[in-house]
Amino acid sequence: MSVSDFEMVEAWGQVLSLSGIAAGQTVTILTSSDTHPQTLRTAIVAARAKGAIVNRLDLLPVNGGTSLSRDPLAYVGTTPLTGNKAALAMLKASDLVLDLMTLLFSAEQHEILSAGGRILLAVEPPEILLRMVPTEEDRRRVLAASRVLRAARQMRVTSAAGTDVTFALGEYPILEEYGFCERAGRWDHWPSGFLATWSNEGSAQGTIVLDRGDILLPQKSYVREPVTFTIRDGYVTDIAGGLDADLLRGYMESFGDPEVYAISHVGWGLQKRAHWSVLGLYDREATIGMDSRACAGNFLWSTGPNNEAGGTRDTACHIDIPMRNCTVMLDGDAVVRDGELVNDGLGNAA
Ligand SMILES: O=c1ccc(O)c[nH]1
Repeated sequence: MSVSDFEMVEAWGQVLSLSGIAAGQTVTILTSSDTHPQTLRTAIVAARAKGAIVNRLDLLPVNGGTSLSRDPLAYVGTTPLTGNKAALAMLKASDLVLDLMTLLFSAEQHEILSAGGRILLAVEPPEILLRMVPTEEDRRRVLAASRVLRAARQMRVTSAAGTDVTFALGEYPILEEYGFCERAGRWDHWPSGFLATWSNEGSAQGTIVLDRGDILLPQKSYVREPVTFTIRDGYVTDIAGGLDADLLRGYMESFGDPEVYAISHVGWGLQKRAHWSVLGLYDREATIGMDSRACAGNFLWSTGPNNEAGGTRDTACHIDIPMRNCTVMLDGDAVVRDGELVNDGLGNAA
């Protein structure tokens, strides 16, 4: 069901308050052809109500004739900002960029953040944004879990379906996603409530078995039969299974880039307001699947780029693979056991 402008203005107000937006600051709203009109108009009202200087920067869409999917996260790296000095200058001069278009995994995003900018991505439909409006508790939970991840040197993930994979950790920063940008240099995504880091280059080893009901993004599909990934020295070397495996292999091969098989970020979900069933309740193009990425107790891994983390791999093919019923261990201690959080990320038993 739809939500009212009043509800969305209130939700944006909470996000902007948590982000510390004050009167006189500049909020630039980045839009393109697929920006949701209600998200845009309520963001403008909420930002003006904070006394901010509110700009809108509308950019032409790119990649549409190349990407096989309309999902903005399916084809990453080049964005409407690539080579667009005037637009980049405006965003770098802003105190907060509300990205209603999707800059993720782009060199330009890095440039804006390195210049002290803040970027908040928000492209899910308004009712999903409202259901998972960020809270201070989300931030506390993600930061508590991040302290555990930061100290770890190895992640091992197992499952009854046959997953047994290890990642060495420590080379890359931690991606803490709780839905608002309270300090300079931060990127975040509303809705979220999960954390991730990148596996040390070449370190991922083992087997990942997707079980029935695990999810492939941007395919937006629950796999109907197991898909087995063989992982050697940081790359997927084989994808075996039935139709889901065949279709995924064909999709990845279509990029003609061996880097698409590299392991990207790995982490787990902490958001208790996210639900696994939501993907099956939406048309494929109506959501980018953040419920499955953020769902408390998932194991989320991915393939493709690492430029988001400061690496050099900027392959355009990014596959996010959230899984249920896994056990995620950090240096031998479980943070997720059989798909359930071991604690709520705040040090209490979940
Ligand atoms: O919020 C996000 C969304 C996609 C992704 O790969 C990482 N974080």
